Amino acid sequence: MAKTITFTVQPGGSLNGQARVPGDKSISHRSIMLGSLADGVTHVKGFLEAEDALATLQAFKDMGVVIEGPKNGELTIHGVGKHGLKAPQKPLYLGNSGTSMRLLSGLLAGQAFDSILTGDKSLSGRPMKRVTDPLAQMGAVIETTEKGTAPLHIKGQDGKLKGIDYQMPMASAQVKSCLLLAGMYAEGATRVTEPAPTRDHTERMLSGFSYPVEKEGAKVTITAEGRLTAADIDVPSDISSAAFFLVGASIAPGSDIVLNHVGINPTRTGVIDILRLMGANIEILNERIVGGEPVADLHVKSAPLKGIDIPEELVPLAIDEFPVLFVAAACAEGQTRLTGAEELRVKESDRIQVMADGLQILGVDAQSTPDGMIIQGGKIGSGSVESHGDHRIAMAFSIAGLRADGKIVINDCENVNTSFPEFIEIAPALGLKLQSEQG
Ligand SMILES: O=C(O)C1=C[C@@H](OP(=O)(O)O)[C@@H](O)[C@H](O)C1
Ligand SMILES: C=C(OP(=O)(O)O)C(=O)O
Repeated sequence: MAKTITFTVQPGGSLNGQARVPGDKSISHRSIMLGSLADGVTHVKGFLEAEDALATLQAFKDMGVVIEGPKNGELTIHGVGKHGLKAPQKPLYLGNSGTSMRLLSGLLAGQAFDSILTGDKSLSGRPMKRVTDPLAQMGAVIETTEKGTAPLHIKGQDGKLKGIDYQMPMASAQVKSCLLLAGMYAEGATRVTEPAPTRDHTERMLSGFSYPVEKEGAKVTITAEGRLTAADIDVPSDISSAAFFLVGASIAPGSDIVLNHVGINPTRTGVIDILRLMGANIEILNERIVGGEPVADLHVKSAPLKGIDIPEELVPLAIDEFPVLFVAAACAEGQTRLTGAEELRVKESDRIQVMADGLQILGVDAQSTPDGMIIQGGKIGSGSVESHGDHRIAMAFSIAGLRADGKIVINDCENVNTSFPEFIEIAPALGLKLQSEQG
């Protein structure tokens, strides 16, 4: 039997002190992928030692890449070059990680070998046609289930992919990155245009590895004419993990925290913009560039929040932060309305429905809509809520405890280990009255 983890949060308290949350998940995945395909040895610092990033790491080990570590967030990747991966002897198991599966599908489509990508129950239910359709246009041969889900059976099309000009129907960094990685093996140019800006870590890291990639407005272009040269990577702290404490310190009276070394890439800072529009007191200190990514220390003090209509252009820039932003909205004065966020329904869980259900159990007036949520701020009660195995839901409801009027129990929290295993230590150290129990 798989172990289950239950979180219990006693009400009240405030957050105080300093913390450095673990490394950025998106950048950690990409460091393994590009480091493995590079010529030479790549050293990575600040790597996220959590299940999702470790699934990517294991997949590349399964394709013959020698990777030392991780030890204290440090890795040494002995790159095998763009054409140096070996056929895996078994299906590549990617656990809960959408990023691993979608990026790998592009990377593996043009290899000289076949591969199979599998995942857990949640990942096996997530839509993959968004990558397999455009990849098929490039000449990729990938079989999915009838529903367009994993397992993905990829027949490597060595030398046979062709570049396409693709207008993405949704704002997705995973789709964009998948096609750019496939484009490294395609004849002619691969051009991807996004409907709204999404995280650009792939583009930045390709440039950091001296691989030519051109950006012109919303369009990114890549060709097979290039090679990756090993480069050292310093992974900043994950703003998506920091977000729990940005909200926690904002809503809990008497809070005053500093979060160190947080990645503030402008394609990721929607959570800061949204919280500031709600009245949060967040200062960005010591801005600097680390390994091609902007980094800063974030100083947050509690402040009264007010409800807002969340500007739709901020949605892709805060896409993983909505579970905890809904908690901020529940503590704000007045109504908060989110629209244009239907992508939340196809994450590790249906994050609109699951948050609406849980907030209602806690006595909050939260109404789901097809593409968002309407929340009337007020009191948070107590009760037992389900995280549906979704790490961000589990951590968001934990933060709600800071303003609840009774105990909150959160079931099914083991997947916090996919992105932020240290949450159960860092959150109590800052002042959250959280206990984790294994059953
Ligand atoms: O490219 C990435 O690293 C990610 C992109 C986003 O997904 P979508 O591309 O599906 O929006 C995000 O939700 C995910 O956590 C990580
Ligand atoms: C959506 C997420 O990740 P992925 O798509 O990689 O599973 C997330 O971490 O919130």
